[in-house]
Amino acid sequence: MAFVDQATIEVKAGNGGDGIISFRHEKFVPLGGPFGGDGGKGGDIYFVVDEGLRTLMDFRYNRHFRAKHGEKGGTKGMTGASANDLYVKVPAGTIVSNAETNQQLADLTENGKEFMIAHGGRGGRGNMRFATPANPAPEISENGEPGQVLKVKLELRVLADVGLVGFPSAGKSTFLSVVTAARPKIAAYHFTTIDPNLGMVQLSDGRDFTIADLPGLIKGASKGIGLGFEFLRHVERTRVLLHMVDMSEESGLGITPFEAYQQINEELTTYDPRLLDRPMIIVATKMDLPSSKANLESFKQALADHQINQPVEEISSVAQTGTRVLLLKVADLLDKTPQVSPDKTVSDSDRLYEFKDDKAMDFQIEQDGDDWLIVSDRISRLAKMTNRTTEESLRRFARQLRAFGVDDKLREAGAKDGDMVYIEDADFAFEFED
Ligand SMILES: Nc1nc2c(ncn2[C@@H]2O[C@H](COP(=O)(O)OP(=O)(O)OP(=O)(O)O)[C@@H](O)[C@H]2O)c(=O)[nH]1
Repeated sequence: MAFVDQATIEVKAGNGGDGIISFRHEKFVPLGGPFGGDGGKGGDIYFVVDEGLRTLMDFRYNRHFRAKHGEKGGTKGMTGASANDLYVKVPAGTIVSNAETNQQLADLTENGKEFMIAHGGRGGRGNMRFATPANPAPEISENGEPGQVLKVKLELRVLADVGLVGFPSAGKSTFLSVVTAARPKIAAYHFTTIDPNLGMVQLSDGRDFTIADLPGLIKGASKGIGLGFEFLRHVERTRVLLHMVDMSEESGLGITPFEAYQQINEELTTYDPRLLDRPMIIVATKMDLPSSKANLESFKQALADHQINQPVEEISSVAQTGTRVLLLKVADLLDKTPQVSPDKTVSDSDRLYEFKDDKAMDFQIEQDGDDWLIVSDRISRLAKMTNRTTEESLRRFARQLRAFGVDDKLREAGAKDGDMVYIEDADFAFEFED
């Protein structure tokens, strides 16, 4: 049984700053040397694991993350300032994948772990860097490299902090719906769940925790019969157990509340004796019903007779009494109970995958009458990095295209002088000249 929380977000790393064209202005020197500095680097975007987070709920409102751009270069050869990197907090256990290809990129489990999800662009070079003996005063500079843009899917197997155990009809799901619906902000939040019985409780003091109704506990569960086994695996990972015991006579179980309590404990022990060491609060349910008071007295007596001194809380989900006190006690208990580490069988260590940056030079050419379209990530990036305000920079770009074989390929495909050539995704066009 896994509760899966999901969010799809967009990350945009910062663009590099533009390099600039500038020349030395010295008295009595008619044409000084090139003096334009490089642009600064754009900010990278990182995910960082923060164990204080428990869900992906924050990503409901906040779906766009963008790092700042690098600053453009200055005169006197000054490099522009690089932008700060952006850190996006994610809960432990977050699995990151590319939302378009579904390729898994990272599985982040360890607190404090950082993972770069989008690279900021490098700064464009200023004209100082293009000076050569043959061309000592170039009017060439580069724009900053665009930062990576990526749609990212985040997935989290939400572990319940608190598990509800008890006989069928003990009042588990009613309790869960009452305490998690009490705050509309929370009720509106739906986990994408395989099993929907997970709720988030948020107290007015800011503390929050997840509660799972763990249904399906049946006799023989510990031997792997039916749903029970899955259920118990989940129980293993909850930090606090609430043992719900129906105190009314309407339960129709034909056994006393104490016997019901013992049976559930036996099931838990058979599965794993350590489960009984888990902090547990006994919750006497349905206390609004007439016979409940007397039954509770006998129940408490039976506990005393067996030297069991677990705390007992009385609630009625229907009358909504005792529930708030119970939640506060649960929160206190959670504060004192260490986090159960994420399921080690799922991932022993963080698996990090290289983000594949498509630097391949290959390109496609598409024809539409006298118009041609060049489709290539690499070429559109180069076009974006070309300073279009000077002839010389444009000529440099033309040389780069030729070096890639773009001219040859266009000619082979039948392009004629005067045809228009467009570069996809770069807002750039030029006339073909053979
Ligand atoms: N009077 C009264 N009835 C309650 C209360 N809580 C639950 N019930 C009733 O008890 C019955 C069983 O409650 P559920 O919440 O479905 O019990 P459950 O433990 O989730 O049961 P399973 O889903 O079978 O595991 C329902 O008819 C509820 O309306 C309560 O506080 N007072």
